[in-house]
Amino acid sequence: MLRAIGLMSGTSLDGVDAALVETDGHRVGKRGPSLSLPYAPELRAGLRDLLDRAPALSPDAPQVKAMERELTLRHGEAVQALRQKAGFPHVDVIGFHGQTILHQPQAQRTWQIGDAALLWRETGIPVVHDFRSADVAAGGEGAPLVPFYHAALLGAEERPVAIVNIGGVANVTLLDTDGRVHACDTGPGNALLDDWARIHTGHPCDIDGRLARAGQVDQAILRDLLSDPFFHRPAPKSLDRQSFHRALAMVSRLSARDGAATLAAFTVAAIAGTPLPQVPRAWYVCGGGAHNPAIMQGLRQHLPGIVASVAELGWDGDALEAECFGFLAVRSLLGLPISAPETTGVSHPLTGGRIVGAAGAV
Ligand SMILES: Nc1ncnc2c1ncn2[C@@H]1O[C@H](COP(=O)(O)OP(=O)(O)OP(=O)(O)O)[C@@H](O)[C@H]1O
Ligand SMILES: CC(=O)N[C@H]1[C@@H]2OC[C@@H](O2)[C@@H](O)[C@@H]1O[C@H](C)C(=O)O
Repeated sequence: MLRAIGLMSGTSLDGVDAALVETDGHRVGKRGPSLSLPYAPELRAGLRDLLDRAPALSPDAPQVKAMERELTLRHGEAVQALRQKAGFPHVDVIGFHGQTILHQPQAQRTWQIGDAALLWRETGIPVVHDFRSADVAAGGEGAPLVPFYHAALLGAEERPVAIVNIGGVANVTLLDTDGRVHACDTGPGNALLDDWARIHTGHPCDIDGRLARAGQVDQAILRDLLSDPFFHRPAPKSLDRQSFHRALAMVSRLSARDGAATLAAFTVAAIAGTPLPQVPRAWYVCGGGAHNPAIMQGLRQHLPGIVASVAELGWDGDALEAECFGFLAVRSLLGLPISAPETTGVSHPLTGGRIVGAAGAV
């Protein structure tokens, strides 16, 4: 088995998650420890500004370069902190997702910022990065990439079973009765609710779903939101963080509570309405949305079968994506597929990622 550090900076823009994972690219051995380093408000604001302006930016723009450097140095700090926490074990490879600032697979564009060569120099560990480009270049969605990791962890659990990841955007993996993996993004996760909470409370999220749980869902607006063509497209499909940004304008005339309730209901209804080839007997939830009782209550009301946190499976739902990119880095080193027709719509199973720092590869 190889030992990898996975690094994920998700669409919530809240910080970088780092996790150790041991794997041969097929089976997963020891997992953890893990940690999260939050971003300072200025870094968050800088990333948010980049997200808004990404379509018009060149990768060489000074603003991009400066932000990329700052982001990468924060990732380097996460690696050092994690190595210290783990007692400085040997690490074979880092899986460096970077920060998605643009995702337009139809235009064959997906853009994760992060300076892999700088991270290699900072840490001395080979770095695999740019996980999504090969899939998008081959006609795939470039996301979600986490399904192969879910499938590797699930093993012989009862099927069909679903894993729902609620980050800034939400996605679902279904492992069917034949052991086949299906996946897609489902719709918004926490990003809209975070933006709404920041406007109305100044906090970065609707802490413990307090606003949403106190409000009433506006059913007319919810129906309107769910009429978006995305929800009528078959899977696989993926989203940009900003894909449903207009939802904020649509709820703007509502009170803070009702707006939050409506946005939380939007996340839940999008998940519940996702067409899957089989009906899961259980839905295990991970990502930050699992900490929001308004979302969890909604899922329990609207999904058939068991709804529980992935903690029930013994998984760490906050470290899962970081672990995943450690796992995918090892698969990339071994030339193994990281996406497939049923996960991203790419025409054949495909490897991905580029390595910096291995002999002869810089
Ligand atoms: N106690 C809480 N109450 C409400 N929401 C919470 C709580 N804790 C976390 N969250 C939500 O979780 C979000 C972070 O989720 P997560 O770390 O999974 O995002 P991410 O890594 O950016 O995800 P992705 O890459 O999948 O989009 C926060 O922005 C917030 O919305
Ligand atoms: C383009 C991009 O960064 N997408 C993220 C985002 O956050 C959740 C969802 O949208 C998912 O598609 C993906 O991340 C996870 C880790 C994935 O690729 O599986």
